[in-house]
Amino acid sequence: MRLIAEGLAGERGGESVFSGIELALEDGAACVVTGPNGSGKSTLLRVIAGLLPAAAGTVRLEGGGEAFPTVASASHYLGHQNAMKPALTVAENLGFWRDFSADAETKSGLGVDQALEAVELGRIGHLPFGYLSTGQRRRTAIARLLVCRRPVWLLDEPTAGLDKASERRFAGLMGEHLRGGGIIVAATHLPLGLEGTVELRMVG
Ligand SMILES: Nc1ncnc2c1ncn2[C@@H]1O[C@H](COP(=O)(O)OP(=O)(O)OP(=O)(O)O)[C@@H](O)[C@H]1O
Repeated sequence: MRLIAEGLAGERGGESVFSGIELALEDGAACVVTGPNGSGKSTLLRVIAGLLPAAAGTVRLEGGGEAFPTVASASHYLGHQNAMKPALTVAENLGFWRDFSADAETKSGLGVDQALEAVELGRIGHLPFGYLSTGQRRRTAIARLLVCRRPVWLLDEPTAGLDKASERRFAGLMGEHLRGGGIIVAATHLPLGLEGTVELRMVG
């Protein structure tokens, strides 16, 4: 599988934010997007995910087969927001995402309980998401990546609010994803604890 961006440009409110982005990421590759506030890291991830149209250029996935014909179908997008309903329990939220996203055998990921164990939240699956601390909320959002198999992880500041132990655990989960042939594009101001990453520096 290859995630390829060619001559990619993004704009916001009619203003150019970036242009001329070239990327070619194979199975097991990770790209860390860095740069100052407002330089376009989030915009780039949203363009790759298909949530914003590209102002120019293309982004495509090669080798995704029938299961993952497009970048959008192959991607998990973890934005600044955690995409959970505060009144539902942690387990109900993840159950929703599992049912919603894992629509075929090839895409099914971990069960909800296993995913919660993987982020060490096994004991609080019964709590409403709205009761959780900032770091626990982020860990729940990370567990969403595990309940449905998608080869491309697009991560926007994924470790914001995590303590050191959670950062290490998440680095382990990202490492497993890459070893399994996944691809990661992550915007971050913080080291992610991954080795052998490509850096894409946005200039602003
Ligand atoms: N809806 C919008 N309308 C107009 N301008 C916008 C809109 N959303 C974002 N912008 C602008 O686009 C630029 C890029 O924003 P973006 O969020 O992609 O930056 P970033 O590199 O992710 O920043 P940070 O490090 O602060 O998260 C900024 O100048 C921002 O003000």
